This record gives sequence, structure tokens and C-alpha cells, in this order.
Amino acid sequence: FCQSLMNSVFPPELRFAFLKLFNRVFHLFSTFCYFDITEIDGVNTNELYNAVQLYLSSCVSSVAGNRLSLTRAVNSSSITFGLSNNDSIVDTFNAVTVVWEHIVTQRQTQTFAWRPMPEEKRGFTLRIKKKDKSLILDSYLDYIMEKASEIRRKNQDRLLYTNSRGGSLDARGLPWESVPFKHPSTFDTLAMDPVKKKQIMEDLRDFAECQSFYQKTGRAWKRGYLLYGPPGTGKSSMIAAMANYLRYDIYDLELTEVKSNSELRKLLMKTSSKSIIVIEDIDCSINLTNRKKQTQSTAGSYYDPEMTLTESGLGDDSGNGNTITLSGLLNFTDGLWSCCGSERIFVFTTNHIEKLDPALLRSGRMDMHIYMSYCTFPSLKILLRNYLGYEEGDLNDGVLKEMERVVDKAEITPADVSETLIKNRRDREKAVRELLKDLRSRAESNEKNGKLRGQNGSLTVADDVEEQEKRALDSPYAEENGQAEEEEEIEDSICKNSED
Ligand SMILES: Nc1ncnc2c1ncn2[C@@H]1O[C@H](COP(=O)(O)OP(=O)(O)OP(=O)(O)O)[C@@H](O)[C@H]1O
Ligand SMILES: [Mg+2]
Repeated sequence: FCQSLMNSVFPPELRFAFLKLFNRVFHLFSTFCYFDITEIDGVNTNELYNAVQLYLSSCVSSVAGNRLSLTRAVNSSSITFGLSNNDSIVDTFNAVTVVWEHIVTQRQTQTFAWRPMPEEKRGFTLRIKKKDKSLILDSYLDYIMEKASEIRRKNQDRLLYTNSRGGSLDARGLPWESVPFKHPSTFDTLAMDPVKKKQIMEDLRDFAECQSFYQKTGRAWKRGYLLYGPPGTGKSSMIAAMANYLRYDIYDLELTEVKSNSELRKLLMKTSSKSIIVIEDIDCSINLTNRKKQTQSTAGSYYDPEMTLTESGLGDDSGNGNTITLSGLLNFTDGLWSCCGSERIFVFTTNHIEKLDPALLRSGRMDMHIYMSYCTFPSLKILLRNYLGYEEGDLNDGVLKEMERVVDKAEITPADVSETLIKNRRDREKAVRELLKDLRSRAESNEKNGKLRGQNGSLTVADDVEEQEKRALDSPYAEENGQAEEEEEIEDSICKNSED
């Protein structure tokens, strides 16, 4: 009624001036101020709009609203909630209350644009009290941006990158190819000494949470781990567990595909932060011995920074460009270039730590050396829980004692234990019986041959390869000897609750 009265009584110019004045007066006395965050700002997508949407999605799901919008992004395994059109939500930050409204209007005319605009015009309006304006604007919006990227990382499945194309670039000029990373290994499923596991997890957490420490001490925000141990002891599984724990991407660097130091540097520059850069089997992918000085010690007992690391079997060190040098590799992990991003973890794995050059091992380069050992009693219990569902106390004490007695002597890898357990997983008791049999026969043959390792993993007697070959030939189901009677007794009552 007011509007039509105004329309009929006042001429348009006067009406416009009156409305302007009214707005001014209204805003002067209003206690609130408003901020519009539109989805499209000119022709660019407004990053803040996406961030606010994600941020609100974490608040919205807990609000008992009538209508929510649901979305699921490509490559994501989770669903995000959102505010429906023209709905509003109240949020509090530092004890200040704000109101968000999601405003959707139809776009009136399709103006000329170099790319088609969506038909709807969407935006968020933030309403805050004028007095809170300065307090909230800087820190609140920063907080939203940070929270949104955290949610994005949590929702999006991580990626596994590889450089297996050998230096060629993809359509976007990137040297890395990626696939969604779905390895299910976690620290929970990883069989290793619980104390060591806890130490590693704490170290990772400290690393991820302590940016300020690295800044304060003038260190680049990166960390290096060297995983070593026999094949099948869980080095690759550990890397997957690390990535799953920190929710980092993995860059699996195939060193034999890298032709020069500068290519290595380019690869490094194209990695993102919050990632793990992995070089597996570092002793195999490159030849760490200096061919020119082969008459000297080949066990890496000296350090020549220009020593050539040649692709095994592929290139040579005659300068045909198909080579990278040790100094190139060290610069990759340690030099100025290594900090062109931040929050990165380098992981090298090897089966033969003794073959590595001391320059790679010196302190400060690889911050933590982690020995992945043969199966110990605590790791065996983890595998029994994972594969057969046996909890502490489910198994008969006699069986456990016997396992504890033989497991170290058996020198069995977690991979071999897993194999036996998977094969017999339909019959839990049979699985334990078979495992025990396997452990005993391995322990016996090791004792007979006098080939037990020291705690550090180095062989005390025979050569590694020779021993592995021998072990492969040994039948795990070898004839049992005098202990047979006692063993049968134990095997009859594997599970404490089996009679229940
Ligand atoms: N510590 C462990 N905990 C749980 N599972 C393990 C462990 N070690 C090995 N496994 C099992 O054995 C398989 C092989 O392990 P993995 O590939 O991690 O060994 P690796 O040490 O990387 O061996 P390689 O030196 O040959 O690369 C995995 O699929 C996993 O299921
Ligand atoms: Mg491996």
C-alpha cells in the first residue's frame, strides 16, 4: 500500500532520492552490518564462497533444519551438507554471534560473457553487529579459509603420484601422473613393536603440528625417514599407514625414470605441500657404487659428492645425460630446493642399509632410521587380531607361550605370517596350528644351521641372499621330531574359548 501510495504521489526522481535517504538513515541507526560473498565475482569463481560453503557444511549437519542440500564431489567418498536456498544459520566465533544467509536469485538477463554463467545468482550474506566488525572480520574469515581446506583434505581421497612417464609432461604441464590413493594400511593394522610404533606416530604428529617450531629454529619444515629391513616386513605398508595417518598425498619417485639432476629438481618443484615423497629400494633403483673407482671399497665407505649414481643396467656414467649424481639426490632432499614447498616428508626404503652411502645416512639428512624387523611376539599378536579376530586372552596360554618361544628364532616376516593366516582364515584354529607348525620348523632349521641374526638385523653368520634362498627351499611343513607329543597337547586347545 505504501509503495503504491508513493508511486502515485511522488515523481520517480523524488522517490529515488527518498529511498536513498531512507537507506542511509536506516543503516545509520542499524546495529548490524552486512557482507555479501557472491559465488562468481566478475568472471572468476570466488574462492571465499566455496570456503564458506564447506565451512558451513560442518556446522549445518548438526543443526536440526528442515531442508539441507547434499553434494558429493568427484573423487570424494563423503557427502557434504549445505544450506538450502534462502536459509540461514547462526554461528559463533570467539563468543561473537553471526548469521549466515544463503541467497539465491534468478539471473535476470544473460549478459554477454566469455563463458556461460549459471542461471542462478548465489551468494552468502554475513550479518554481524557493527561493534564486532573489526574483531571478527580478519580472524573469522581466515579461520573459515583454514577450516575449509582442512575439510576439503578430509573429504577428498588422497592421491598417489608417479613419474613413471619418464620426464614427459601431461596436458597441464605436470610431470606427475596421479591415481586415487586407497591403500587400507593403517598404524592399527601394522604389525610392529607397539613402543616403536607409538614413537613413530608421535614423531609424525609433532612434525605435522609444529610449524612454529620449525620456523623458530630456522629449519625447513620437512622430515626424513629411512625404512630398512628384509623384504616383506612392512616398509611399503608403513608408508601407506603414514599417509593415511596424516592424510598426505604420496609422490612415488621412480629414480630410474629420472634422467638428470635438473629433472629431479623439476619434479620436486611440482610436488605439493602436505605430501610424502617416497624413493623405494634406493639401493636397487640406482647403483651406489662408483664405477670408475670400483677397485676401492664399494660399500660406500667414502663420500665423493660427484660420484655418479647410474641407472642399474640402463645407462653408464660416461656423461650421456642419462645420469643423476649423489649430490643431485642429496640436494633434492636437503638443499635449498627442498624447501620450495613446506610440510613434506621424505621416505627412503632399502633392504640393505649397509650398501647406502654414509652421506645419505648422516644425521640431519634422514631424521629417523626405522628398522622393520622380522615378526616379534607383539607383532604376531597384532596379526592374529587383524586376520583371525583373536583378542588378547582369547588364545590358550600354552599356545601363546610356545609362539613367544619360537617366533624370534623363526625369523619369519609379517608377510609370511599373513600368508599362512589368510590361507586358513576360514578355520581359525587350523590357522593357528599351521602358523605354529611353520614357526617351529623355521626356528628349528635356523637353530640347526646356526644362522640367527643380531637384534640390529644384520646377519651374524651367513649371507642374506643365501639364507633367503635356503629358507625358500625349506619346507614349512617339515617332519616334527621329539617334541611332537607336547605340541599335540597344545594344539588340541588353541583357543581358550573353543569349548564354550
Ligand atoms: N608389519 C606388517 N604389518 C602388517 N602387514 C604386513 C607387515 N609386513 C608385511 N605385511 C603384509 O605383507 C605384505 C607385503 O608387505 P610390504 O609390501 O609392506 O613389505 P615391504 O617391506 O615393503 O617389502 P619389500 O622390501 O619387498 O618392498 C603386505 O601386503 C602386508 O599385508
Ligand atoms: Mg615395499
